[in-house]
Amino acid sequence: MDKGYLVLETGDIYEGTWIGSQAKASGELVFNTSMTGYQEILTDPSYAGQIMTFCYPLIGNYGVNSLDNESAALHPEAVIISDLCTMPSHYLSIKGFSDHLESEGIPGLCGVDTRAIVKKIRKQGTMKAIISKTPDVQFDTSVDDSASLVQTVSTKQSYTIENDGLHVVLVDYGFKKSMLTALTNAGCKVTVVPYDTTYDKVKSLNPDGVMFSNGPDDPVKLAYLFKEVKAMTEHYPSLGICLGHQMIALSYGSKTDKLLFGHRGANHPVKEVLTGKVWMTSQNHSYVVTEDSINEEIFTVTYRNVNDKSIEGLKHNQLPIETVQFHPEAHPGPDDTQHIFNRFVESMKACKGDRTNAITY
Ligand SMILES: NC(=O)CC[C@H](N)C(=O)O
Repeated sequence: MDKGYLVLETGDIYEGTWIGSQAKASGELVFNTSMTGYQEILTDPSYAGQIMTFCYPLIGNYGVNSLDNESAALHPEAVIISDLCTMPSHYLSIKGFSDHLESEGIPGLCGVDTRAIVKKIRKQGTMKAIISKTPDVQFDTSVDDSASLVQTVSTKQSYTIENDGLHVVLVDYGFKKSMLTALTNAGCKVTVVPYDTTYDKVKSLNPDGVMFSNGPDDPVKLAYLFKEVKAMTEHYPSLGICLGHQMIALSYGSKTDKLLFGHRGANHPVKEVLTGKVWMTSQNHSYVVTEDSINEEIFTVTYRNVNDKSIEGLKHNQLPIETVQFHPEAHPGPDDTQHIFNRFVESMKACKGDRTNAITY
């Protein structure tokens, strides 16, 4: 097998063995600490534009199955792993990891010193990187990346999943299938709409509530949508998850900042401020809502990350709006916070007919 190189913006070079598709790739180098769930991670649209370094040393051991995809495509630009398992063993496995990368057009490197890469990123932050068959590469500084990658992963057309229960509009910034499943399992009819859908359009759909999904990239690139997001949340019970949380906070005047290396993993503890309970959560984000930008007359902080104390959730003080930075839909990771979807459903039920009955968390 060919050799390949991961070249960092800092000039550091890591050697490995080439796997998957043959094309050179570039992206923002990040890492994920989950011990399992590589298939869900690769199909999470929030990873668009990134090169994923898996911290867990053995990848591919249970193969790839037909059930665990979080979307129809693989989203990272490339993957970096330590040991590749070439003899997967699982009764549901239909493909090996490397074949999967190849058939989906994603290149990767295995046999790489991933611990060294993670130590580097933890110190110097996430950064641009290239994987290539030669170590002599040039970073293209002329690329215009002002347009959000949300445009590339969001649906182009609205569509509806029929059900007997409450009607939820899901604003698709690149949603994970498990979010949709959480709603349909609760009996909801769901209309998935493109990321740039206006309040007027949502109103014409007459929903009981609006959910704002996860998605890639810097939320500030979507500043032209804040007015619409705010209008939707002012009129319907709303739940924002990850990018959705950031979009709602920004639309009410809060600010976001980029973490040095982000939170990506399946065991991030968050503390619920009201009860003092600690929940284990699945996380995948670079950006956080900043502490001093919260207007306490509008929002209350509901959850905080136990490790770095960053804001992990907000509730509006008057309206039925809840937002979480972590992933209650899990996949990969624990589903300990699934009750957040139930709370959203309860709040929609309470609002039906009379918004003054709205439950706020
Ligand atoms: N999973 C997400 O929705 C991520 C949100 C945003 N792209 C971030 O990195 O912070």
